[in-house]
Amino acid sequence: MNPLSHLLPELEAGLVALGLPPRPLAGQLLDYLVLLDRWNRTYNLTAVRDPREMVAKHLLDSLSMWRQVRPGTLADLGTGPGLPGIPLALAVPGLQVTLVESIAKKTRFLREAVRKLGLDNVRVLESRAEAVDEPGAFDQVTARAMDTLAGILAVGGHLLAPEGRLLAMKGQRPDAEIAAMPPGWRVQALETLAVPGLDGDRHLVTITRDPAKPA
Ligand SMILES: C[S@@+](CC[C@H](N)C(=O)[O-])C[C@H]1O[C@@H](n2cnc3c(N)ncnc32)[C@H](O)[C@@H]1O
Repeated sequence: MNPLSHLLPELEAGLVALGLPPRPLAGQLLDYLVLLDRWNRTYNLTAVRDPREMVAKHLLDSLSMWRQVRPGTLADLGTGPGLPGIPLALAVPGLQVTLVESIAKKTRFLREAVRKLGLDNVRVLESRAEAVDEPGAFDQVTARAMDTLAGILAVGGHLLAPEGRLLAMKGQRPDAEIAAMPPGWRVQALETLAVPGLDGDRHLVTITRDPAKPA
């Protein structure tokens, strides 16, 4: 029995509100949460300490972007404890996820989570994003709470396939960050996302290469 099973009703309701089928996804996400909670006590992987808070702030927040994620390859840069990469790998069929994280204690947790949860579609790279030597290998790149848009593009733009998309989650509407983006990139979409259980909107920016203004 999962020690966090009392959180199941709230998590299932949140998944339904996001348009995701709750089973078996909610159980898999709770298995991940148990591991994260356990490791967090020793390794300080996330500042959110309370598993109940993690349901909305980490799981549902990560999954609020799921409709924009397509089957194919995805690199999650600065993934920390696997966010949003692990929830997306569980929720989106046909997705191959590469978790990129430079801090060793975090990648130790990620390898353990991949092994314990049997995540065949997830691999872990202990590396700085800018040092990942796989140019153009990814259909999608995600980054949550990692850097400014310009910063993400500087360290991870090379990873995107020619038609690839960067999906960046932001708390505040990132108008100033968009204005500061380097040439060669354009905003394809800026969407407002509601996260069940969280006040305030989140923003998802989709960025592609700009063929009219190559870098
Ligand atoms: C604030 S945490 C966010 C973690 C996770 N994405 C989340 O939403 O909870 C930022 C993470 O990005 C990692 N990071 C920052 N710059 C990086 C880079 N250039 N390459 C790889 N990891 C990076 C840090 O080590 C840290 O774990």
